[in-house]
Amino acid sequence: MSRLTQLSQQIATNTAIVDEYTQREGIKLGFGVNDTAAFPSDAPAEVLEARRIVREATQELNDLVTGPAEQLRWLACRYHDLSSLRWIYHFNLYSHIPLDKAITFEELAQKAGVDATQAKRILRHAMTNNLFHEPHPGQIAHTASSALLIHSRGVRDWVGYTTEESFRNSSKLVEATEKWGASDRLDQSAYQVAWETELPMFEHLGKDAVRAERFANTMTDMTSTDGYNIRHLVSGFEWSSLAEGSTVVDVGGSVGHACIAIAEKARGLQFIVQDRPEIVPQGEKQLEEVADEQIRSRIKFQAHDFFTPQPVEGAAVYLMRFILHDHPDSGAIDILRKLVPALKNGSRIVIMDGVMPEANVLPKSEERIMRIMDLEMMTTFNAKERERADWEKLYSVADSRLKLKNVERPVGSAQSVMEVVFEDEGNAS
Ligand SMILES: C[S@@+](CC[C@H](N)C(=O)[O-])C[C@H]1O[C@@H](n2cnc3c(N)ncnc32)[C@H](O)[C@@H]1O
Repeated sequence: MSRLTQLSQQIATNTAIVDEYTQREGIKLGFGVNDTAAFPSDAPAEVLEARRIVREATQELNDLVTGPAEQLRWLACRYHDLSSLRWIYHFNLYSHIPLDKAITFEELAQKAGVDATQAKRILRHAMTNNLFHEPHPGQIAHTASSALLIHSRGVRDWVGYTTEESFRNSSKLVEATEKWGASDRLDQSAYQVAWETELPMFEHLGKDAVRAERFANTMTDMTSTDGYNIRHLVSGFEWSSLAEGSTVVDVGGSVGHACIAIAEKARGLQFIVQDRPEIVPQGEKQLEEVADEQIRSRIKFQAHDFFTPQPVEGAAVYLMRFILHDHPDSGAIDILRKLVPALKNGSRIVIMDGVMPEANVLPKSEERIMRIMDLEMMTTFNAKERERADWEKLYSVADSRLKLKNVERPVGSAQSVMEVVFEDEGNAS
């Protein structure tokens, strides 16, 4: 049987499983303006697996029938997908198109203050990605994806951050390598070239409240994606095994989205979310919007620079999600060492970050997300997604009393939960 036939059969079999499930559950998968619901992340495992196979097999089939030269040529033109999306975001085109009816390109251009012909060309390109559609010639309307730019602050900020910032950084990777080689300094990455600054990314970002807020919202939105869903953190560690009243310190916890999710399940724990001073008020404001008082009352925010000594001593768990991967080894070791004096024998650090596999171990769609994150770390921080041996070395070099006890990658997660225990027998209480 040819590979094409194999793939087409896989697609037919697995699409039937997805279709049966979505029909049974009354879930509509479509491009219509109201079809914005995400595929349920809590669908049965066999349905999620079938969906993964369909996504991977359709991609492979498409590449195969396209052929290598044609595939490569058009791969090399994908920057236009990002630049047109950026234009749409930057000039707020989406916000001037009503959700319930189509308007002409001229009306849209007038409202947005842009040129009608240019807007039409950009939007007609975007339509080839199922973003907006033209129900009647010369009229523009929303599809599900473009409607999300209105409905979802998180998706909008994600698109804003990636197209206005990450895209810009990644386009300077070659220049950064030419300038500094394979530097591992936080202030010698593509980010510094792109923004013409000597400051590391977070220091530079912190000077602009709008950009800092957009980044924090992107991080929150990421917790809704398949690979980085916050449920993987909630299920990846036995939070309920901690004693009633125990404190969890979320170091670099942004606006508190991880603690809110854990607090929903583990209702006896207290939380301190630490972050840079400009993030703390944003987190406090967002916490006020959490309806459940039992959750709100257990979460506090604290401004803390994790390059300075940890002020909360003896907490049951210090959580670091998406922190150490932002830092080259020297910085990651420094962050851990600033934490160690606050630890007591048996204290735990729960680190949630990618643990890079060898190539071809994971399903391609899962590996791809991890490789994207690895390059994101390279361009923004000269940091990386570490392999297991890198993590073990990092902990032992930071402090020989830090022992990696458990590494768990929840099914479908692009990150692993690493449990590091501080073993200081000499000072056991
Ligand atoms: C990649 S985000 C991860 C946020 C959150 N832990 C999560 O899982 O989504 C990194 C966080 O570290 C914070 N951060 C950066 N430098 C910091 C520093 N020196 N001290 C404390 N927090 C810092 C950023 O503001 C940001 O919220």
